[in-house]
Amino acid sequence: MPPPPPPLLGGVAPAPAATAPSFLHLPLHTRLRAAAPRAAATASVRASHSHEDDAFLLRRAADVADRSAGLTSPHPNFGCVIVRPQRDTDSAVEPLVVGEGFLYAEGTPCAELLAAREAGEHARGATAYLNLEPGDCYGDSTAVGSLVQAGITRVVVGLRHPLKHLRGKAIKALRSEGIQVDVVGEDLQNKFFEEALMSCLTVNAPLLYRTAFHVPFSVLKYAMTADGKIAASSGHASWISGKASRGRVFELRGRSDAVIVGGNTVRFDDPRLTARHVKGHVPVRIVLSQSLNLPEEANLWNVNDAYTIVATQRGARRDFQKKLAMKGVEVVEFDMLNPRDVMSYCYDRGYLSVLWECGGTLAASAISASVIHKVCAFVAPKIIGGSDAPTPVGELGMSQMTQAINFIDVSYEQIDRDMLMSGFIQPIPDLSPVIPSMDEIPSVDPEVSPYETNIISFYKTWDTFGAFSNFSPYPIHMPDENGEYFTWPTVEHYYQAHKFVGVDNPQARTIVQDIKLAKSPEEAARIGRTRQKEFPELVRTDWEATKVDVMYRAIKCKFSTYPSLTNMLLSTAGSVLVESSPHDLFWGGGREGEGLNYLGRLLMQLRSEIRGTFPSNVEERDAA
Ligand SMILES: NC(=O)C1=CN([C@@H]2O[C@H](COP(=O)(O)OP(=O)(O)OC[C@H]3O[C@@H](n4cnc5c(N)ncnc54)[C@H](OP(=O)(O)O)[C@@H]3O)[C@@H](O)[C@H]2O)C=CC1
Ligand SMILES: Nc1c(N[C@@H]2O[C@H](COP(=O)(O)O)[C@@H](O)[C@H]2O)[nH]c(=O)[nH]c1=O
Repeated sequence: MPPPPPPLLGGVAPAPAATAPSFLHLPLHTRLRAAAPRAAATASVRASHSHEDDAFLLRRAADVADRSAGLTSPHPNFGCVIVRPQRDTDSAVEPLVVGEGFLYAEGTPCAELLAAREAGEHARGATAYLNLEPGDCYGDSTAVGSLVQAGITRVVVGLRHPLKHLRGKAIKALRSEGIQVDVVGEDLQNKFFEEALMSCLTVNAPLLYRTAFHVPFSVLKYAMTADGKIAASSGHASWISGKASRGRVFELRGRSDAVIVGGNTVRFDDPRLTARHVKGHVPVRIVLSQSLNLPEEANLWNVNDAYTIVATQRGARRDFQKKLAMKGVEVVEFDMLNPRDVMSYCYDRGYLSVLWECGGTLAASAISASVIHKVCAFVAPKIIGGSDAPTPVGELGMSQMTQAINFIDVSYEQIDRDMLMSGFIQPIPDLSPVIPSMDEIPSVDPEVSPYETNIISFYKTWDTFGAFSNFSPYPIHMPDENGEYFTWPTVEHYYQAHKFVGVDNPQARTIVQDIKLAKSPEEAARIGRTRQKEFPELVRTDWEATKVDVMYRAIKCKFSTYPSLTNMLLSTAGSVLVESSPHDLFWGGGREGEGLNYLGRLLMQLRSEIRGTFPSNVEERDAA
């Protein structure tokens, strides 16, 4: 059971029930974990909202936002929940929802305005929870204005807006009005927010994928028997899954901008691909056919049901193309018909999300082209057998089980007699700060955004930008422990040795010597790290305070010594540089962006300094 929502204030009409259940977006672990600790938390006395309440209410905002999934395109799904603390009979302070709203569709009032209207006077001094930073633009500041006018004093934001030109804008505007804005991952960091953030990410997954990959969010959906067949050997497939599952498919269609099938599916199934039985959004139907050897009469050619596009190879059956056009079907020719180009085309048409309902042949092509992000597999408790019976995904060229694509955030749901297994095969591109944060920007590189999607990662020296690694073989001529110039084989040698430089202890001096003579940067790092652990008393006392400066000096020397490196660094202008070390969470960006990425920051800072967009002089820099 999901946790009960906080009560709505008496007299305030509850928001309409969700038209589509949000479980489709919530991975199993999210739902299960959220259920347990809630009761205990509400019993405790809190003067202000606890992290747990914040996280819970943010998830609620994401759920509210999900009510219009499929309808808001090309806009994201926005939800707003306004909450104020209320003292209950035991004098415990409980959060009370006083208003909720979501963007219903393009051109309708924004979530913040609706929630503020519902809350009325109760909004004064209250907190607003937003799954996504408002996207006020082109002189329209309704969202921010509604919160300000309503008297909201605190706003909790799940995600910054993924679009670059809007990112941070509303947050800044709210802050400039004196409103406290807490952004998850920046101002709010706590394990409770992991799930809330996931809800905020999933509800707007289409926009996030679209923004990051320049293709619409693509879900591959299929129904298969327990023995893994999507049709009998004859090609007959009606029906594998039960009625309830097929009803769910209508919902999935209703959340999508387009539904795609291959030519064979049209020939075998004569599908309709409509979101019938679900009121609301009707997706465009797209057929991919190279041969254009398609039936003269087909349900898909009835454009009264829904719009149909046939994507084909340039020059294919022009006579048939004309016949389709006469029926109102749009034919789009591609020089080379393939899933990626079709997805780029759909991107250009503004689609946010696409549902692939094709057979295994096209599904394999789409997976190979990396355009599928999520899979929804309906499994029916049936066996059809048949060695020639089609399976959901054709040839992917994999021969070892270790090559298998693992689902991320898998969820399982029983639908009548069937089971729906879903999971992502490409992680949701999380636009959490890739360091530096907004406030740090002026002191790192004013030319990059903290949420830049254009990221250049480097780690191993053989990577394209591997020369940025401190292990890369670029000797630097820098003073040693005696102040005499020494040729350090790598930046790593210099950096590790400086942990012990200046320490008045013979053992520390020996360590410095050992590092200077280390045969490789790996060895230098090993000596430096192990000695630091074994003999913390030998590490200079100011190390934590000076290590960033030490590193900066070393990389500055490295890049100014080698013009090819300077050029390489300058060629990355505008991109965020991330040392993608999964282990080093200070210098590296971590496995999932959890690291501080200080090496990346320093490189960006150096780049900015070389480009003249950043003061090289420390005093000048501090004054900036
Ligand atoms: N249970 C289920 O969920 C589903 C079952 N099915 C069943 O699957 C069977 C059909 O499967 P399948 O043959 O794999 O059909 P597909 O839907 O995968 O269609 C394959 C066709 O797609 C077209 N195509 C265009 N571009 C490409 C490309 N780059 N790569 C691959 N194909 C491309 C070609 O059409 P053309 O030949 O016209 O050029 C090709 O023959 C049927 O029996 C159907 O009933 C189908 C969908 C879902
Ligand atoms: N056979 C099969 C599915 N097949 C998919 O549904 C399409 C038919 O859609 P429509 O004509 O709108 O009902 C068909 O072409 C294929 O893409 N789907 C399922 O959920 N369960 C099933 O058992």
